[in-house]
Amino acid sequence: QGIDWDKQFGVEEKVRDPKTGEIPVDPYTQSNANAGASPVSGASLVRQFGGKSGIRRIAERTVELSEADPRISAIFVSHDMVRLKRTLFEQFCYLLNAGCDYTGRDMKTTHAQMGLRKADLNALVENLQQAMREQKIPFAAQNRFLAKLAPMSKDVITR
Ligand code: HEM
Repeated sequence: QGIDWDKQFGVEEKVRDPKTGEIPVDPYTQSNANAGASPVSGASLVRQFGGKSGIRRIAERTVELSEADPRISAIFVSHDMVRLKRTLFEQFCYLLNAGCDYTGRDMKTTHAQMGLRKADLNALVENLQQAMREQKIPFAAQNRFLAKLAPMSKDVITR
């Protein structure tokens, strides 16, 4: 009676920021180096991706497709999809040289505890490809972007 069990067990409730709708994360150093690669040069890819708004649609759609994808949906449960949509957009925008800074965490730390396998990555990449197809991104441009992301697989896959 009258015992605050959360307090007894040191459980801290994480409340979404009323402004951003995101769940706060532990402090880390923000840097574009966390994005995992350097941006492409030139403006041709940004143009082909439909600028920032096109890139945002692709990032958000990739997250939505993955949340609904029975192969990998369980991995996303209990993670903050509001934050992921924002940070994934920032990362894509930064890498495509569309004028964003990436403020998220680095790829290795972020995915370290998820136990991701190659099959999980393949599923995510397929969802990204579908998102890009839906936005009618030219195939060669899709592949240039995927080539930017590919080397990150070594930081993401842990088993
Ligand atoms: C090259 C491949 C990948 C890239 C570029 C990537 C990118 C990102 C980025 C930018 C974040 C946000 C980091 C932050 O919150 O500060 C993130 C988080 C996350 N990623 Fe990935 N990711 C990749 C692969 C995957 C795969 C294969 C899965 C699962 C199928 C996955 C699941 C997640 C989840 C659940 C989070 C949320 C983490 C959290 O809230 O703690 N990612 N990823």
